[in-house]
Amino acid sequence: MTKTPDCPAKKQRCGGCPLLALPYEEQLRQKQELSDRFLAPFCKPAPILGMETPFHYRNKAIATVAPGPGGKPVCGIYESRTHRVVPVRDCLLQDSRINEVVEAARAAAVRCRLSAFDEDRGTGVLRHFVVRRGVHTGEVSVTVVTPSPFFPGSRDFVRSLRAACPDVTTIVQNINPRRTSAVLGSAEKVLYGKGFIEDELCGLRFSIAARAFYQVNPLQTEKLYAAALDFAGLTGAERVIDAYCGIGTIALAAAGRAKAVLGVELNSEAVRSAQRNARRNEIKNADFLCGDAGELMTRMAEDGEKADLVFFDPPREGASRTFLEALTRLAPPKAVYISCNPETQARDLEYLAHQGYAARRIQPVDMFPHTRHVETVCLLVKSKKGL
Ligand SMILES: C[S@@+](CC[C@H](N)C(=O)[O-])C[C@H]1O[C@@H](n2cnc3c(N)ncnc32)[C@H](O)[C@@H]1O
Repeated sequence: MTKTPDCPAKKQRCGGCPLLALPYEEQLRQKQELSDRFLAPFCKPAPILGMETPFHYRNKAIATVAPGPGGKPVCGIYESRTHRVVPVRDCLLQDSRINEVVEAARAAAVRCRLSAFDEDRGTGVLRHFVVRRGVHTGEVSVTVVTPSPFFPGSRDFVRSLRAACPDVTTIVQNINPRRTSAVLGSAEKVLYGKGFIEDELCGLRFSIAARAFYQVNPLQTEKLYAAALDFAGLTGAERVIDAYCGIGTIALAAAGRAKAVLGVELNSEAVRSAQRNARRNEIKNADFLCGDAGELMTRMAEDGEKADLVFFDPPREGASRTFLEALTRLAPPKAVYISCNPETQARDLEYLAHQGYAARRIQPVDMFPHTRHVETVCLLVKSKKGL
């Protein structure tokens, strides 16, 4: 049985890992049950793929900065369902080096006399530190979220943080004036380095822009993608679409087994990363387009274009109705649906079942130990009568 180390923030009710008190085997049992409850009506899910050592797996931390004792900034995670920041130093989910970099960023802020953003008064400079680490390259990016472009002392902060952590290869200021739960705003300024870090996944090299989506658990991501590629059963002759493609990880992992791959993604920065990643890995048969996946695929269907297989990996809300309609119009013989929410996946599978797509295999993967979330991959095959 996996022994759970003691969490230093446990007593302060940090909302980061609600299942930590449960033995890991019990967590897996509950996630299997959750996957079965929503997805078994379509196809019985295979046994969930868990982690051998389910700690320190996260390659990304979002540390909220708040005024602490004496007005000095503290860094932590919101208490469950509140806006109270629980100071967290040695998070059991985050990569240990990330924990050190968050603390170093906080210490640099104190040295540079930077103030934490006060939510009630709307004053102060630092809202969040978002820290990402490429586990294979060791490169670290720090994104400093501020409520306005005003960042006095930013040069001192960069110098101080770089002196403490030479592995921080890029520092970005992100400006988020909105009073919502969204961490990042849309404007950005690179304060140091290239504005992105690199990492390796599935034997390929990826550059990851500060605002682009990148799976947070690299070990389990390789298992997830292996299941998706296994389900796809590509032979080298197929035209493949990777919808909701992020920085192109699935598309590029599939490119060597397909004739051509097309990635579609809404976030323009992620699309630029995906294009850079194709060049970086000398992959010539991959193309990436920026736009709404549903709208782009609708246009493809109207133009009479064809796809042999569509991977789709939408956000938690699931695929849009426009996307599902476009998929059924494009009518690929197979699709592979990757989801982080079995409830919305079940809703979409129900719709697709009526359009002639049967779920043939489902693989749950535990991407987020100690949280309630589960990821599932589903193979869909179009029945002959629906063609
Ligand atoms: C769960 S992530 C998956 C990314 C990628 N497949 C991966 O494994 O890293 C979902 C992605 O969908 C993108 N997205 C959200 N809405 C979209 C839309 N309507 N059309 C295209 N992409 C969208 C997000 O920006 C994000 O990159």
